[in-house]
Amino acid sequence: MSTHTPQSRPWALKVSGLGRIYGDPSPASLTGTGPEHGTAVSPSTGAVVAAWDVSFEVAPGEALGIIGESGSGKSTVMRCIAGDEAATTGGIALRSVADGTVNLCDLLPSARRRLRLKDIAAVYQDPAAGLNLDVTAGGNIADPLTAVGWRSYDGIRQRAAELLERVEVPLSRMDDLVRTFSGGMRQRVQIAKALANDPPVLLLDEPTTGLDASVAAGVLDLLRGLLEETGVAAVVVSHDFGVIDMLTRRVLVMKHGRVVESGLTDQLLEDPQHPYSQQLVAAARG
Ligand SMILES: Nc1ncnc2c1ncn2[C@@H]1O[C@H](COP(=O)(O)OP(=O)(O)OP(=O)(O)O)[C@@H](O)[C@H]1O
Repeated sequence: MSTHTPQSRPWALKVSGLGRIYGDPSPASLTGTGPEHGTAVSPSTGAVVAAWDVSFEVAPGEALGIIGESGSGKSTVMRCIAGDEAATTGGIALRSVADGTVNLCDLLPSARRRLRLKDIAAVYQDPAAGLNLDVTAGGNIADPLTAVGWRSYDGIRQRAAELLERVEVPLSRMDDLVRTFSGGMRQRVQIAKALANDPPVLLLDEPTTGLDASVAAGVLDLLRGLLEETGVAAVVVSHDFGVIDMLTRRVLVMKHGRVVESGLTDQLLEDPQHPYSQQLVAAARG
């Protein structure tokens, strides 16, 4: 039996001092920004300090939440980790890449894109960002498989069927265009595609925002089960404490591009320290 707790287990994803500035990246842009100034926009340069000095580690089998209201910078952090955009500064390392010794920010865009096949997968709020709606569910899932070298038609079909079963999409829909699917079903296919190559790191950006409450509850249930059973290291970005509470063990609270508080999710929900966290928790309690 392993004696490792999630906390003592080596990280699968490590983010250190991550920053992303839109506009002039010089230090002058930082002055006058952040929660204490009530803005992420530099008064002198007009640059947006979307995220600054963000650091965290996520262990295999652990889920970390990032919460904040619209514009707080949480999606920027996620996009930088995913490689969808370049960080201005900081380090991002995956244990699966050279045992964590490479800063992904130093890789060429082509090398960065390759990591999205096996090492790091993302599920977006908008299914169209992660799926081709004019391709069948099976075809969408086949994409990442063929990209890493799967060649057998039967093998790919079998793997796609296995994944669809796992996300509870009826196999009878495997050959239907994703465009014909409901919102909840599209999200399930997006999750199946993300898991196709068993990535060690999974990023979930507002995975249930925009879905009807009952549909969202079903997708959240599915995600919770998958996070528990796959051992993936997950980062969950959401503005909704309900989602963060359901899926994550630890959480970072972001405001105006900075982390204002972090801790165990249940403790932070029970006893938020920063006034902004208190406000978010009060809003979640309705
Ligand atoms: N391409 C861009 N150019 C300029 N500013 C940007 C760009 N993308 C994001 N921003 C700004 O960066 C800040 C953080 O945006 P981000 O999308 O990370 O926020 P968020 O917390 O994820 O909000 P939301 O939930 O609305 O996506 C915002 O002020 C946003 O306007």
